[in-house]
Amino acid sequence: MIEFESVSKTYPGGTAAVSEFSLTVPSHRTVALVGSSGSGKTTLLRMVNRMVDPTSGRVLIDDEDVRTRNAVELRRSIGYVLQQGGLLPHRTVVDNIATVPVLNGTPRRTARTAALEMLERVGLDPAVARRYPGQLSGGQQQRVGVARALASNPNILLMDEPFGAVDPIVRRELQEELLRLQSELDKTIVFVTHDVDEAFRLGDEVVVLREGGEVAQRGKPTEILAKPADDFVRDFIGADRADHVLTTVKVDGRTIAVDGDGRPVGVLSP
Ligand SMILES: Nc1ncnc2c1ncn2[C@@H]1O[C@H](COP(=O)(O)OP(=O)(O)OP(=O)(O)O)[C@@H](O)[C@H]1O
Repeated sequence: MIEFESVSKTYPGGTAAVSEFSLTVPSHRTVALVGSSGSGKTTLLRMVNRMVDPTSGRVLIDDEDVRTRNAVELRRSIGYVLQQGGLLPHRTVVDNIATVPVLNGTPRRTARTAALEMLERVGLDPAVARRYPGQLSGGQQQRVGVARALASNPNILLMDEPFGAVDPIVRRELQEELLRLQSELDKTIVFVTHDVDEAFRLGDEVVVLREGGEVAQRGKPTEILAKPADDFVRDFIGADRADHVLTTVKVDGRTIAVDGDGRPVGVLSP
């Protein structure tokens, strides 16, 4: 369990990125932080692994203040996936994945064998193991980024816009893959995105942030869609957008969902 206890962060230049933010992320759940650029999402995420220390307030992992932990050890015990994969360009895929386990003391050979298994687990052909990150597609790089974050078997996975740099089709595939992995691995995930559809698809709970890291609304995706807290949330989630308002029509005995422009989006199961 991760707890943000009334955390604030003011950067040296004077920017108040986050103020008095509190949130509990239950174990084995995915919480998506969603908000526009500059709403403090990355700052909050980095407080968990101490890449950023709050100006005030505390972050606890399983009741322990992260500030009492050694920052390097803490970071190695938490999986972290970045938008650009954050892979080391001069190391092969297998060595990228094995890096943290080796730093944690796993023998290199064992770490490499485990890395190959992890590659398969994230849906990659082990044949890519010997390639360098620059020889992979964007989607493959992101899969390697996920494999690397999972390699030391962390309880917590922090994901910062991990699928932001790939095209919509690959993005959808990666989202499905993450849902599948999560159903097997049961991690505690904090997922940062500015894409509300992604947040709704992946988050057990979604936190909508406005500027200054202020919570506009939190809840299950269905709750937020059903009852946006205010105009900001309504605008942000696009609840008024034609393509989000669905109606149904009957065609040949089946119920078809159509969007506000009359385009079919799916069939309702009987
Ligand atoms: N190291 C820093 N020094 C000074 N200001 C910073 C620093 N990091 C972030 N900020 C500022 O804090 C605010 C929040 O930034 P943060 O990166 O947390 O937002 P974000 O919601 O993740 O944005 P994005 O979606 O663009 O990544 C912004 O105004 C940003 O300019």
